[in-house]
Amino acid sequence: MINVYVNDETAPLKTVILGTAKGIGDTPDLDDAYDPKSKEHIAAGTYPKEADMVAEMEAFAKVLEKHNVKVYRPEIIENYNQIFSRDIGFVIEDKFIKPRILKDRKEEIKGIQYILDKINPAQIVSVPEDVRVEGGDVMPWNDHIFVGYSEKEDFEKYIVARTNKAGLDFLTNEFHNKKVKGFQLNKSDEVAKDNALHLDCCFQPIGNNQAIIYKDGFKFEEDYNYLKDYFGEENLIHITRDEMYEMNSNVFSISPKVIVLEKNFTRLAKILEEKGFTVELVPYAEISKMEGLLRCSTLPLEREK
Ligand SMILES: NC(=O)NCCC[C@H](N)C(=O)O
Repeated sequence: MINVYVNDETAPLKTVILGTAKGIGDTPDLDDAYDPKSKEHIAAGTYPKEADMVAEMEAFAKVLEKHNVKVYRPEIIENYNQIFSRDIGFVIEDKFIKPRILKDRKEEIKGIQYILDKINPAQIVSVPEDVRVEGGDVMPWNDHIFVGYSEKEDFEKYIVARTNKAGLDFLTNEFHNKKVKGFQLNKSDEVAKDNALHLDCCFQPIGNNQAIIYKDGFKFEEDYNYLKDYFGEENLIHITRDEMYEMNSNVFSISPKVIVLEKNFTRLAKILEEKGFTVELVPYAEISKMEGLLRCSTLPLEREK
């Protein structure tokens, strides 16, 4: 059996699913892309190659294993993108939530079914039919669950809007003991620098009481202010529009002290080291071309209580 428990973003990690680039196949057609950064790279002829992405993910897996994390990988589905495991399921407290996600990605769950079969079925919750929610939008943080979502108008307008109001309501009803706080995000299907695809593309708590944040990822200033008041201005690390585009908020915490960064995030690495974090660097620039990074490609199953 696999134990599941996650109550925050940073407690020492015991078990994780890390996606896979194996079998991803050739560059997709422009019409089949579902985020603006992938579209940009398909159009420019710079879409990443399978072998390069596999190498990047192996480097990440090695770092996780070095820190004694048990790493599960999905079973390979040929010609399918299975890199971003984060979005296809998530754990809050001792529940594994099976969400409804973008239809272009609905096969991905089959790759991790063999892992789900090892979890106590009483701890697996499937969401109701009208709910749409992806794990990149969901962050348990102690007494809170932070959720990126879109109200009806944006949800119906954008392919990059992945969590709806019903998703937010579902989490509110399911976790009565938590304050479930929704944030609407700025979306664009065409301009990656104007698009916060998921909450973890513009915000992420780190350490015990700090967070990385891109203010303009939030549709409403009051939502940004909520987080500023919650964490305290001095505990926020602000990133620029270009750093958001390079996915600087999508780092990954192995513990409150140890954090994995893309190797080109030099400004962020320096800030974190000065704050006393141990920074692990991995090459992930090719994967970044698909508008996802380190947090996006992990699905933590168990963190320490
Ligand atoms: N949590 C995340 O932000 N996941 C990244 C998913 C990227 C993928 N290209 C998508 O559009 O679904």
